[in-house]
Amino acid sequence: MNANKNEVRLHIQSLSKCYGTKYALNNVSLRANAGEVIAVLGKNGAGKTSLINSILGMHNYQAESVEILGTTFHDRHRPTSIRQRIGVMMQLGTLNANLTVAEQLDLFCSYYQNGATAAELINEFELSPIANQRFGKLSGGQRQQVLFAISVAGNPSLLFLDEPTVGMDVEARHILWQQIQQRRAQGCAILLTTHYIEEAQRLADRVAILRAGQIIAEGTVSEIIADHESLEAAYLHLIQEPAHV
Ligand SMILES: Nc1ncnc2c1ncn2[C@@H]1O[C@H](COP(=O)(O)OP(=O)(O)OP(=O)(O)O)[C@@H](O)[C@H]1O
Repeated sequence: MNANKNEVRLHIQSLSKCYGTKYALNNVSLRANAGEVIAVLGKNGAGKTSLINSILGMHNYQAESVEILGTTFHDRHRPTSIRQRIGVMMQLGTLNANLTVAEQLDLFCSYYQNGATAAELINEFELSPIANQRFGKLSGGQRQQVLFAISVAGNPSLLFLDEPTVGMDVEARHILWQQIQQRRAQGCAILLTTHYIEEAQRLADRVAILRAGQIIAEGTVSEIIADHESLEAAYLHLIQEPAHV
């Protein structure tokens, strides 16, 4: 995949999402270029999953503009031509627990015109030991590995990873980090949500911190750290709610 690092793959401006009368996202703006990992950090309920779901058009939202892979969207419909170029790894996959790993991969690979084959994914992600196991019988970490393989089945130009390493042991987490870095090196733009500060520090070109639906800080890891002693210290400081006078 050839990619120009100045190529904007995702650009949202002033995106808001309400559930009933409650704002889950309030005027969120974000950009991701080719070959860039953006980590979105925030407490439980800060709005991270709502952000991904809004970008994917999985529910209604309001926005000044949403540009995905060079196309500006005025409603939540995302045509097949765009969906073919997007990969998604959500927190809880709604995968059929009775299908084997190989069958799952086959199914997802069949959705993509220019994607990988199941055999290629099994080989790339070293899934042969579990290829014939039913998805429902896998450990949490193994499921995450399969969900990641599925998310890149279409060789996406834009990849959304919602807490991709939850439940993984240290070794599996490091392997997944390498795989994310490889995709970035190939030019994929990646939006990653995580509760693991170390993950953001290792992977992210830029970090955005969401607090109660608003981006309260955005920049490179060193910009966010600024005069704090670590990214964790900066994060803990930033997510404090302002004192009400
Ligand atoms: N379908 C829904 N209906 C009503 N409220 C919702 C719905 N989905 C999310 N919310 C609310 O919107 C807010 C943001 O939720 P969201 O799941 O986007 O947060 P998050 O940052 O992904 O959280 P976590 O880290 O726990 O996954 C929360 O207050 C949540 O309760």
